[in-house]
Amino acid sequence: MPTDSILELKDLQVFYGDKHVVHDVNLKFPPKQITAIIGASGSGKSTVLRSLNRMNDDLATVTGAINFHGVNINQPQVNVYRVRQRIGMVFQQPTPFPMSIYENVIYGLRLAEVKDRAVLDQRVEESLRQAALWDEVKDQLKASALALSGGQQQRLCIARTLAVRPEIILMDEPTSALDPVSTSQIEDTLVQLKEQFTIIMVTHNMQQASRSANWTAFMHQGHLIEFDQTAKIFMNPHEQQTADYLSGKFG
Ligand SMILES: Nc1ncnc2c1ncn2[C@@H]1O[C@H](COP(=O)(O)OP(=O)(O)OP(=O)(O)O)[C@@H](O)[C@H]1O
Repeated sequence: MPTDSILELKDLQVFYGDKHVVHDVNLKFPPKQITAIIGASGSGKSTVLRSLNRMNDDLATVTGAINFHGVNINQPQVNVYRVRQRIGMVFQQPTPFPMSIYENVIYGLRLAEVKDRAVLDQRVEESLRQAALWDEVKDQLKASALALSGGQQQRLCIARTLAVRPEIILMDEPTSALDPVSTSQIEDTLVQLKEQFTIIMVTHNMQQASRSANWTAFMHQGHLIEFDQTAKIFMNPHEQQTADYLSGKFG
């Protein structure tokens, strides 16, 4: 386990109705690192990820503590909107809104009623640069985001998430809908982003986990089987189930 953590799960359990899908997960996510969550389909990866910024509130019952800087955000009185500003999410399919590139990036700032044009302009440039998209779109900020390629749209969605200056970015298979070139651009972007942000990513792509992630969590049938530095998980896992999954024996 890492010594330092920005987010810590204590006895996390998730139920869809009476179906118990995540069992007793205890995990510490280290700050300014990339953590990958891997495991077979249906093992509960996305359910855990969505719980981290309370996106399961309407779908599931989530018990246990989700301590963000030591404060349990899995409590009814916590402001979910603020949680999602600080813990943002990028989805599997790029989800640009049918509006300009500029308006897409500042969408969250508009919701927060930021109106100062200089602040908005500055945040657009900063976020697009961080998402490694600025050079490609700086002369067409008023053009429709829907005209961008899939890989550019996904980087735009990353920029939109970054614009509200979150501390943690959750990513649910962020490259599974993309071609290899776009995938490698996003992976390069992630490595840059971890200088400033904590990234927690669900991925089915084992090369992606081993290339990009500092830490890897392996889940199986709703249980966290093993969590360790990525090199250790891939080269010398402690648990037989981890070794079997990585060698393709199941999943
Ligand atoms: N909205 C839902 N209602 C009921 N059951 C759900 C819901 N979402 C997921 N499940 C179930 O919860 C379990 C875990 O699903 P989850 O999507 O978290 O797994 P996953 O590891 O992310 O899978 P995948 O890799 O296929 O995306 C599965 O049995 C799934 O069928």
